[in-house]
Amino acid sequence: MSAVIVSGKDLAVEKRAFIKEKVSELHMEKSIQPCLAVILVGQDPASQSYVRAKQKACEEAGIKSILEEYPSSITQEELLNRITHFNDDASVHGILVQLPLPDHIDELAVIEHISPNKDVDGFHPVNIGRMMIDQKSFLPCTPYGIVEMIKSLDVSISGKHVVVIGRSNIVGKPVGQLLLKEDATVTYCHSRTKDLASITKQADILIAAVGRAKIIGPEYVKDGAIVIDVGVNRLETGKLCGDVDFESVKEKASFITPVPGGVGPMTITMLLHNTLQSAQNQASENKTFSS
Ligand SMILES: Nc1nc2c(c(=O)[nH]1)N[C@@H](CN(C=O)c1ccc(C(=O)N[C@@H](CCC(=O)O)C(=O)O)cc1)CN2
Repeated sequence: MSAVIVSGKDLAVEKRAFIKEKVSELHMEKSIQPCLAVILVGQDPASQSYVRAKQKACEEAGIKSILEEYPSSITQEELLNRITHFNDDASVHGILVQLPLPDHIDELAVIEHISPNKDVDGFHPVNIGRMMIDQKSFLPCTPYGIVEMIKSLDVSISGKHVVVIGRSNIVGKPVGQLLLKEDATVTYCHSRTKDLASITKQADILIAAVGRAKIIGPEYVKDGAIVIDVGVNRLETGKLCGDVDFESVKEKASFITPVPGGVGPMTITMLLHNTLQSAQNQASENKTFSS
């Protein structure tokens, strides 16, 4: 039997409509328009396209967005100064620096410079730390989107064996943590894992965040597993594909996310959600998650 294809695109449409309503309520009731500042460094075509998609999504939801673009020659100090500027601007609720950054810039120093209260990417160590101890925080958008996609299926996460392939700070590590919070049993695999298939075949929910086109074939998947594909790989033909060999794995899985149209649109949706949340935090008496 072929798997149900889980459309992140459809779920994103639904969630973005809800966010748009809440943005409009905030505007009407408190005269606050959520605002996201985006900093893009360099000319990477993929980053440019993700930033364009974020801006379009903001516009459609009624969220204001500000884009600042810099050449890859920008110094770290200049970049930190721009972040200070947005940290100090009360009309800006979210700040995002598109990753990756050029090699001469220390990514962690940049992320740490963003006020945790405006870190709508959820990458700041304060937000990551709060997430680890189940305190309210901005959750990283891709992992958050994945959890929302799984929750949209009529299946319980509690007690399920989740296997995450990949241990990046922005996807692999946090998605395991968020699913642990949902009472899943979580195993992490990575490039040094021995006999990967013997572990991934135990997964009720398999999350592939490897970054290599179609590397996960049916031999890695248990019958009836839920397969979430985080990869966005561009083939020489120009076509996009995930880390999972979709055509063969869909014959084995119960649910599978496509690429494009799966996790990607949910990443941007959760960014809108976090930006709205930040503006709502400012509007309420306790201005931050931590106060
Ligand atoms: N500051 C950040 N940088 C990066 C993040 C992030 O969350 N914050 N994540 C990725 C890139 N990313 C968002 O920035 C992102 C990647 C993919 C998609 C997406 O919608 N993909 C589409 C296909 C798009 C295409 O046609 O190229 C899909 O999967 O359907 C959205 C956002 C690294 N950097």
